[in-house]
Amino acid sequence: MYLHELLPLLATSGDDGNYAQTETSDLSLLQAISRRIHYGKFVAEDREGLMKLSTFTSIEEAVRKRVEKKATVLGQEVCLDTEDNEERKSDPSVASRLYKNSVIPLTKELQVEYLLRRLG
Ligand SMILES: C=C(O[C@@H]1C=C(C(=O)O)C=C[C@H]1O)C(=O)O
Repeated sequence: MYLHELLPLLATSGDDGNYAQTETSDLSLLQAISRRIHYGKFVAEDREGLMKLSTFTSIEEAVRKRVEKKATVLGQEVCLDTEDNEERKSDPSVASRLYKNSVIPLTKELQVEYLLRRLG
């Protein structure tokens, strides 16, 4: 990136013999670029920031609704001799609450921990 992309933007090609000066400039530029790139680590260390980036409220809402609907359908009692299938094996809102209070928050927590370990 430095040699083929950045340098041609900053210098004209050729040999002016100033090798020591060139080397010093290269070094300080590369160090500045490296510092700038590593600032990303501080962003990644911010647990709260990562948690915000991992949160899509509208998708979470849709996931919870889908879970509730699935639990409603799959929780129906199936009876051959009666029309009445309103009776439930379990309360569908329990599954949805489980997702809201545990499954989704834990999914995000795990994701943040994973990113902190990968980037740290
Ligand atoms: C962590 C993620 O996203 C968050 C977690 C979701 C979930 O657990 O269903 C849904 C939406 C996001 O707020 C992900 O998609 O991996």
